[in-house]
Amino acid sequence: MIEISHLSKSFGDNHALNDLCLSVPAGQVTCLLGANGAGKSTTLNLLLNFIEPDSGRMTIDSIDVQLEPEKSKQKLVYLPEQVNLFEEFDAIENLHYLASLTKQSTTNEEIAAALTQTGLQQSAWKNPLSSYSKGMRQKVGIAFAILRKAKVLLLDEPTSGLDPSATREFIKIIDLLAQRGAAILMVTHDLYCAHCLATQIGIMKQGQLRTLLDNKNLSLDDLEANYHHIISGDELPQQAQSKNIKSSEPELV
Ligand SMILES: Nc1ncnc2c1ncn2[C@@H]1O[C@H](COP(=O)(O)OP(=O)(O)OP(=O)(O)O)[C@@H](O)[C@H]1O
Repeated sequence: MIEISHLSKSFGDNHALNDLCLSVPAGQVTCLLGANGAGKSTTLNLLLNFIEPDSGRMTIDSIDVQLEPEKSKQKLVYLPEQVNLFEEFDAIENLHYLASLTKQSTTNEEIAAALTQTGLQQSAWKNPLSSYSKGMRQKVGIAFAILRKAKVLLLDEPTSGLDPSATREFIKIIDLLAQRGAAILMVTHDLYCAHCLATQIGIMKQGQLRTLLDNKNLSLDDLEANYHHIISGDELPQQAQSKNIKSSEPELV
């Protein structure tokens, strides 16, 4: 589980993140939407301890990110938009290498089992990563999350540039990982994917979480209407109004 409490970060005069409170429960996917510059990646960078907050607190599986950064990192796997691995290594070699970095001993059988779960076709396992598509690279990253039994997954725009079949496969795998108990925070511009996967969907603007929608019984049309209402000030149709808003000022549970 991820707990974010009153988190703020500025770059000079730019309030990139302003008093963010968000709880990402285990076994669920939480999505953050928002226009460019809304503060989504800043949120991930803070959770990864790549940058320091000005104020606020974050915990990952009850471990304080600032007080115990290494321990908190052990609980999570981060999948950036472009999964960069060793180009000349194949998938199995890359996974052995990644496991060794985390001082985890991993057998070929465990790697094969993880790759099978991601749906990466076996004929590709021994090909160099340089021949992989974005979707295939992502599967290697997800196999690593499976091997590590990661409690928390941070995903940065995972479906940008994926074709519809690859997106569908991605949704299936992430859904499976959530069912197994991972807390998943996904930053995305893909409303369709957010609607398919998320339990709760946050919409950010100018560093603030403007709404946190309960995705249960929320139609894709209502999600789009809420998104454009917040981002562009479009009028919100009657049926899309507030019925699924968990809280306009989300509080830590
Ligand atoms: N390292 C940095 N130095 C200075 N300003 C930064 C830095 N990182 C982010 N910002 C600024 O903080 C604000 C929030 O940026 P952030 O990258 O979090 O937005 P985002 O919602 O992830 O956008 P996008 O959808 O384009 O990825 C932006 O105004 C951005 O220019």
